[in-house]
Amino acid sequence: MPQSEEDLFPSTPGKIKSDRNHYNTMNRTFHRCFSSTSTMFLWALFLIALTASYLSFQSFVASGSRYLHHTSHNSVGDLHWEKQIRSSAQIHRQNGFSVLVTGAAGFVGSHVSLALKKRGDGVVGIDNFNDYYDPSLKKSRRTMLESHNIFIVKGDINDQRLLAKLFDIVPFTHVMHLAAQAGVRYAMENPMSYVHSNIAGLVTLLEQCKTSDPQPAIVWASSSSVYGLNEKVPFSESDQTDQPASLYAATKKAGEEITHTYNHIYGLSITGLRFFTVYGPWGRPDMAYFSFTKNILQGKPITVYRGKDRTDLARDFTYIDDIVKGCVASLDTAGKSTGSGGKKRGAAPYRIYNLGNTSPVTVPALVRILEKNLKMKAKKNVVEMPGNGDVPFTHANISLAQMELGYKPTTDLSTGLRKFVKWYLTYYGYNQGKGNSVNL
Ligand SMILES: O=C(O)[C@H]1O[C@H](OP(=O)(O)OP(=O)(O)OC[C@H]2O[C@@H](n3ccc(=O)[nH]c3=O)[C@H](O)[C@@H]2O)[C@H](O)[C@@H](O)[C@@H]1O
Repeated sequence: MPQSEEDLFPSTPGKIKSDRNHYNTMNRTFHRCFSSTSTMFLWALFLIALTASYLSFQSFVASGSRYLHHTSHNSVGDLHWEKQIRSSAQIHRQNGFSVLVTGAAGFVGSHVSLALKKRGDGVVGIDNFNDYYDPSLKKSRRTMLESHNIFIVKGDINDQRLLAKLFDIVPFTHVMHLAAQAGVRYAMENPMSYVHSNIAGLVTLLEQCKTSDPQPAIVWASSSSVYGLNEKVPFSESDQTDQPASLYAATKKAGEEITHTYNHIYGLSITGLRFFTVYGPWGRPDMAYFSFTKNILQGKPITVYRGKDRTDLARDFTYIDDIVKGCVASLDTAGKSTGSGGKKRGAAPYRIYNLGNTSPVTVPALVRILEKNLKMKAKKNVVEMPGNGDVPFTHANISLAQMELGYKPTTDLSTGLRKFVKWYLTYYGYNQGKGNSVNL
């Protein structure tokens, strides 16, 4: 047992002091040493504390600036920003929903947001306003939505902290997930943008939804392109969908599988909607009917693809108002998610529906309708369909959606294109001049 200080503090590890003098010398040395060590220790502590407070200050500034970055439109994260979100999310009908609409400045997103708002649901949008096509069209859609008190947060669905913040502010009952990298042929030019939005973005969103309490029910946009090289017509939900013809289609198919796992593991209520070539006012400029209209008006040639053996390509073009009805009906019939905080409590619905028109029209017929409406002749370049991800035709069987959602498309292509052309001319003018005075 150690008896004295001497025994307790050997000056050198492993060495035992033998005489008193030596002990005194050692003791002084020790005290000098100890006092300088303790000073150093205190200094070290001080420096650590200083570094820690500097780092935490930095991260505070970083996190603050993340949500307080100033855009021309709003200061993300500040009190005014939160107020706009809360006001936009306010429900004005009995048993109404609070819906987060992703891709709200997009074509389908803006229409669905408006329909929900008009019937009294709370709607908050999120959109990254990327430049896949002219962002000024997205901004005009935003302006139109703002006039109906719908607020769109500028941000990416890959921003996990932003999503968490939104769910903190609003306990969303539903998510209408329409943000995506669209377009079949562009996937060859920019494949990673599809992975970013349609895979990574989807997973980020699902991760947020799974941990939310309450968990929202999710309705999201899949695509008719998942049928790929399927030849059985019309396309039914039970048909094989394991032969996608484009990366775009593959990411949408992957989305169906990914959402299935979140349904299975976490009890998220999922409804996937396979949209068939949606068109209409406020549409997407990258789509054929839109770019054809622009070129015809400008006297520029259009390229019409043709399939093997000179067969015309055909699409089951579906008018936007019909799609909106299908989206809203999907939200209305979506069962609840069963989990919370990342824990499943029971089985939740997993549904997939075709939302098409059930009457395919060939691309040359589409051009003829446009010519009639524009009272101008198109300069056509007919070329063989390049191997760029296109499929020769699409044709939806909608009986499942009819039975379970009450979905019933009512607009044929002639009527729908007439409405589109009317909007186009009001918005852009005959000479492509920009007009912003259009209301939906
Ligand atoms: O239904 C769907 O799932 C998909 O519908 C459209 O894809 P797509 O049907 O290819 O629509 P368009 O790009 O408007 O093409 C329509 C038809 O016009 C043809 N086309 C397109 C462009 C062109 O310059 N010439 C031409 O003949 C295409 O080959 C196709 O047959 C959308 O762009 C996709 O985002 C969506 O997921």
